[in-house]
Amino acid sequence: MEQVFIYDTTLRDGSQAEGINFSVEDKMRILQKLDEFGVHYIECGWPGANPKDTILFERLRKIKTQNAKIVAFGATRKAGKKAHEDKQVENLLKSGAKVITVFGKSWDFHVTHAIGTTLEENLDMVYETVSYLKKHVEEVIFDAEHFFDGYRHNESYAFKVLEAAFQAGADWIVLCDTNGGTLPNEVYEITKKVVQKFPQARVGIHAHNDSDTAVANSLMAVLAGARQVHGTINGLGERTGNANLCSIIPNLQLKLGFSVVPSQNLKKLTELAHFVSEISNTPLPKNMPYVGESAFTHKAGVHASAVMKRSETYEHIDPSLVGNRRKVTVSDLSGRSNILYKLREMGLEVDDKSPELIKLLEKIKELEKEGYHFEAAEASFELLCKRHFGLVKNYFDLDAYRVLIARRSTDLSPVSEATVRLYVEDIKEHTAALGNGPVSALDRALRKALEEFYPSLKDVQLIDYKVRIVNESEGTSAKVRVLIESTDGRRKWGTVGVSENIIEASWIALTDSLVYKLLKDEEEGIM
Ligand SMILES: CC(=O)SCCNC(=O)CCNC(=O)[C@H](O)C(C)(C)COP(=O)(O)OP(=O)(O)OC[C@H]1O[C@@H](n2cnc3c(N)ncnc32)[C@H](O)[C@@H]1OP(=O)(O)O
Ligand SMILES: CC(=O)C(=O)O
Repeated sequence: MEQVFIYDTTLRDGSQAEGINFSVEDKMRILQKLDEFGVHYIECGWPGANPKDTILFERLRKIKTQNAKIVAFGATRKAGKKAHEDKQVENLLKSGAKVITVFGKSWDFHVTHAIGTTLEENLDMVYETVSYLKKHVEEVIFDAEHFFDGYRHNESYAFKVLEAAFQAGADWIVLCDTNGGTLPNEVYEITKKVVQKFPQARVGIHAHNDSDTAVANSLMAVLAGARQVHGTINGLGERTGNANLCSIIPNLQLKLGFSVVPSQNLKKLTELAHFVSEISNTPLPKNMPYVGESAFTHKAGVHASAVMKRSETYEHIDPSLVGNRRKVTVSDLSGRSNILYKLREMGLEVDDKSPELIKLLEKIKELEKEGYHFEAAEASFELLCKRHFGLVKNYFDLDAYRVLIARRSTDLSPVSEATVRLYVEDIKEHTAALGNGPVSALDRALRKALEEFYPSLKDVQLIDYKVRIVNESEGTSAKVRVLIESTDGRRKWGTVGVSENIIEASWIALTDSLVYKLLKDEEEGIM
């Protein structure tokens, strides 16, 4: 299998995405993950351009990577200077990186209008910078900025720029679609011409996603002969982003038959995508191909039914190859198969013709019609199923709850107080608590009543609370759906309640949350 080299620029081009601000520590952590994953090059930043990147390269000098080559990125020398007199070029050498990438202009319009020099001088800038750097480091990569635009406007000049870099000893010539405006067919044709014109050169592709074709463009370039692919994890990058390596890597390896990373490492792709999403504080879209939460989720009944027979019916690959997992959700679009799948996940085997199963499906559809949304509340769904089959015991019986909200003219904010009366077996508990809102008061009063009997409830925290009106047209008498997310430090779970009264909807979601915790503790033998 032929090798394609992956050049990750999450730490450089990825950091050019609006809203991203990696600290030196963030960059070190991402770098370590990328290296473990097995990318071949990691472009870490532009030494000298800002203090953080300078410090980063100082730290990088002290570490040894397992797989990846550390790359410093910068520009060709300024017009009218010698390469060795240019501080920016010197900073690249001072960084200690053994691989240096320099970008140079290959679009004549950029030469005259962005850097304001002559076409000849730009060729010298490219040649001199590459040949100077080549004397000092192991590998020099030349990024031909705006190559595809340059080719369209002045083909012969764009080729002269590549020639200058190649003659100067560049190890790789990388064709950049800097403005992201080129389409896959053009990328293929142009890359093919470059490969034919420079049969001795090693060619790479660096695509941006402005036309939403960066992944396709990168694949087409590889099919045309490019063997180094630049991109970022999750497609982070300036404007609409760079080519997404999380799609490119599995496409090259699983579909086009190239060798990219060891197959056991490919199984860590989903983890890597989520890691970068957390560190960069950019939520990963659920529908992100290969690595998103919904990438292998089946909602429609027809899909779930077929997937349970043969997963290939609605899945383009086995999700485990990229470390993702199959998921089946339950909603009003479900059939028996969705429910059977979920019951199996809970360890319950039920005959697919069982009348109880049909009743459960009808109950779910009825509740969804009333405004329940079980996709977002797996714990309430599990309780519903297990209650249906009589598998959840009565941990407590509610006698009454009451919530008071009062605000006097002298109060800065309203005061909420809740009382709860309930029975645990035959023992009556009557508690009261204050809270900074009615739901928190209710939560505190409920726990006060239960913690004496079930001490593990002390570990439960509510981490998210969302309210949504379900039937907007009814105004204030509309139903509301409350979704609560809870954690006990070991796991997270979601519960849901629906009512015309927001306090009652909250109560349902709240009690489900605590009952779920008790059920799980019991199942695990902790109680
Ligand atoms: C396509 C890409 O994504 S390339 C990478 C872009 N990344 C970044 O710009 C992020 C890091 N950049 C920076 O921190 C700053 O822009 C610096 C430190 C590099 C330069 O800062 P300044 O000296 O203040 O210049 P400024 O940012 O205003 O302008 C960029 C300069 O680079 C020059 N330049 C642009 N491309 C090249 C090139 N290929 N070769 C040489 N010089 C270049 C421009 O002509 C301009 O210089 P000028 O003002 O003398 O015309
Ligand atoms: C070099 C680079 O980032 C680009 O041309 O897009």
